[in-house]
Order: sequence, then structure tokens, then C-alpha cells
Amino acid sequence: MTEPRKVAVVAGNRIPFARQDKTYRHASNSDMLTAALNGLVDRTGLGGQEVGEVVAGAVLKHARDWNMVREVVLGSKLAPTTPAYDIQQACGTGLEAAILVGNKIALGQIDAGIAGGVDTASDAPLSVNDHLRNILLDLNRAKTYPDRLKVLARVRPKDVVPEIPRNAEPRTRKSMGEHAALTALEWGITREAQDELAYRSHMNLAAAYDRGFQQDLITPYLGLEKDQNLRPDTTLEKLAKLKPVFGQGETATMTAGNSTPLTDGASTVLLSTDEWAEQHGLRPLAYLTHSQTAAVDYVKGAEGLLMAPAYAVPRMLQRAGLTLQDFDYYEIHEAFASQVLATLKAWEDPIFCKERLGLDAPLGEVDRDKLNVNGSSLAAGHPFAATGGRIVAALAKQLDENGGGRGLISICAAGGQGVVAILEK
Ligand SMILES: CC(=O)SCCNC(=O)CCNC(=O)[C@H](O)C(C)(C)COP(=O)(O)OP(=O)(O)OC[C@H]1O[C@@H](n2cnc3c(N)ncnc32)[C@H](O)[C@@H]1OP(=O)(O)O
Repeated sequence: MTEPRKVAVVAGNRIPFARQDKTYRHASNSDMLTAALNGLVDRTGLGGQEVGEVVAGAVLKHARDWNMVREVVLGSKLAPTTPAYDIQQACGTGLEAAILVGNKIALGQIDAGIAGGVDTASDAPLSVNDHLRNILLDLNRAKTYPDRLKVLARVRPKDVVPEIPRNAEPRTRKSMGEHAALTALEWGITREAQDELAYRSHMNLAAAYDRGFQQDLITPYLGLEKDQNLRPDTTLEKLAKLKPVFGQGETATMTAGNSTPLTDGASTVLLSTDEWAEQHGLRPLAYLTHSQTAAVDYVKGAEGLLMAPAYAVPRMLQRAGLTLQDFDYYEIHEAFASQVLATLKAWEDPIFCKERLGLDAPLGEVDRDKLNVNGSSLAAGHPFAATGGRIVAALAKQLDENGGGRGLISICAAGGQGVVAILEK
């Protein structure tokens, strides 16, 4: 077996993320992913050229989008001979796509590939109940007009109410927010700490725009130039006034300010070997060196739904021979401020680290000044499958700008999963 090849992150491009039912209200997943992909092609001068594979996905998509990513490629500026396919691992999709492309590059199966993700909360697919579905199938089979009328007479008023996908776990029927509220309570995460983390996310993202950091990461779309959820004018006082939206009574600490908003958006990342980058007049920003996934039993077990990264990161550190402190940057996806804080607290907790992770000593603290230095999902928003690409591209650029270093990426995902990775320069 030959040595694995180095996997370079060469460029990233996304469209600004929009709040649900605002600027991208009439844009489909395909529209948004095409815009992000074409922006990447323009930025890297790859127009009309072929790459090894395009791998991307959406968490919420219509049945008609069964071959979405290949269709996007056919409608894009890339050569139509570029293979493409969909993957889906909930909020881990974008990062998992980058890992998949990276692994194929490392194994010598492709020299370059594009990973991506897209989601629309505005154009969520509606479905009908099973009763109406059977009626519609029977209607399709009915041959005569009276037969069709007979079938239609079976429709009940409640059948015409569409089923709207809920942001909830099928096995518990609880929303992600309700699950996170239970974890916040278990770990004693305060409202003040959550608001402080949310405030920092907005300030850091605003500063990233101000210093021009976002310029070669984003292509404006439908007139939007910046993430629509970003509030440079938010304050701790304003955040403290918001009413809790998840949790019960006095103990509820999670608000619209310290939870991610429902969001529309798309992101893409170009990965390749060093040689391919050089041949195409491009250069590596950073290298994807390690990755890991983990899952927790949040249904019958004692673990919180969004706590899988607490397990995935130590496993990856052990394989990489690193400690939690060996990083210059930490990109921890902010599904909810409380979930980031519970994960950090778990890594500092001797009992959790001993009993659940089997470690002799806690993983220890993360330097908060190195955490989400250019803002994260609380400020940018979180179009589920697009978040991984946003993070990979921003961290690679940050490492390049820094002239080197190491960054940790940690993303929690529905179904009790975690996808984590390391970028190095
Ligand atoms: C693995 C994972 O990633 S899991 C995560 C998956 N994602 C989710 O589950 C999404 C969760 N989010 C949601 O369901 C929704 O966005 C909610 C329930 C949190 C909030 O929904 P809404 O109530 O529609 O939020 P909305 O945007 O209207 O904000 C409510 C109020 O807070 C205010 N607000 C929100 N953020 C801020 C802020 N940072 N600073 C000041 N005010 C703020 C708004 O201005 C608004 O005020 P108004 O009522 O006076 O207009």
C-alpha cells in the first residue's frame, strides 16, 4: 500500500446565509448550491474544467432532488463530465463531504474534488398523510370519471393539511432545542454564559467582515452581501431581555439570541493534492489531516443529543497524538450556545472524562480567545448541511493568514452524532 497523499484545502466559497423566509425565500437548494459552486469556479479559474468528484448534500430536500448534486454540476460552470453525488449526515454533512473527498484524494483515487452543502428552511418539502397518499395513488389508477369521483369522495378535510418537517428527533419527538435545554440543565449552563458566547460570535463575525476576511470566502447572492442574521449592534443587555424559547419555567435559559436561527444557504470547498493545486495556479491554504465521527445513545442512554463531539474529539486526539491544548484555533459549531458550553464543560470534568471517556485525567480547558475567532453559527446562521463547508473554508483561510498552526473542527449533528476534524498548515 502506498503512503496516503496530503490533502490540501485550496479554496472555499459560500453565499451569504439568509434568515428563513427572507431574501432566499424563493430560492431552491439547487439554486443556492449552484450559486456557491459557480462562485468557487470563478474564484479558482476552473470554468469548463473537470474535477475528480463533487460531493455535497442537503438535510431537507424535495423528492424531485434525488440526484441534486449531479444536476447542480450539470447546470454549473464546471465541465459536465464531472461526477457528482449526494450524501447526508445531518448537520455534519458539509464536513463529512470534505472528509470523503479528502480520503479519496489521500488514497490516490482522485486528485481534486469539491465538497459542499446546502439547506433551505424556507423551501422545506411538504408531504401528505398516508391516507391522502393512498387516495392519490388510487386516483392515478382509476380509469373512468365516476371511479375517480368515488376515490376523491374519500378525502377528509384533515387530509389537505400538509405535513411540515419538524426540526425534531423522530425517536423522542423532541426538537433539537428541547434536547439541548435538557443538556443545559444537566450541565448547569447559565443564561449569562450562553448570552456571552452569542455576543462574542456576533462581534467576531462582524470584525471578520470589517477586516475584509470574508471577502474571498463569499459571493454575494440575490443582492445579499453579508449574513442576514449578523447583528453587529447586539448587546449583552439586549440578549438578556429575550424570552426563553426552549426549556421549562424558571430553569429555561435558551432564547432566540443564544440559539441558531432557521437559515437558508450553501457552501463549497475545493480540496486537492499539492501537485494539482500547483498545476492549476492555486496554492494550499491548509491541510486536512485527521477526522473522526462518533454517536451517542441519546434515546435510552444517559447522554445528551448533541454531545457526540465530546466523544469524537478525544478519540481523534488519541490517534493524532495530540492534546486538547495543541491547537491555535477551535471551531466548535454553535448549534446552541448551551451545547458548546456543555461540551467544553464535559472536557474539563474529571468524572465525565474518567467514566464516559475512560481517561485518567480531564482533557482540560480550551482557551476561549482561540474559540470561533471569526464568529460561528449563532451569528452567521446555520443552514444545516452548509455549516461544515463554511467552517472548513474559514479555518483554512485563518491558518493561512496566520502563517501556520493547527485548528480543531467540531460539529454536532442530529441523531446523536458528531463529526470532527483537524486542519493544519
Ligand atoms: C445539530 C444542530 O445544529 S441542532 C440546531 C438545529 N437548529 C435549530 O434547531 C434551530 C433552532 N431555532 C429556532 O427554532 C428558531 O430560530 C427560534 C425558536 C430559536 C427563534 O425563532 P423566532 O422566535 O422566529 O426568532 P426571531 O428571529 O423572531 O427572534 C425573536 C426575537 O429575538 C430577537 N433577537 C434574536 N437574536 C437577537 C440578538 N442576537 N440580539 C438581540 N435580539 C435578538 C429578535 O429581534 C426578535 O425580537 P422581536 O420579537 O422584537 O422581533
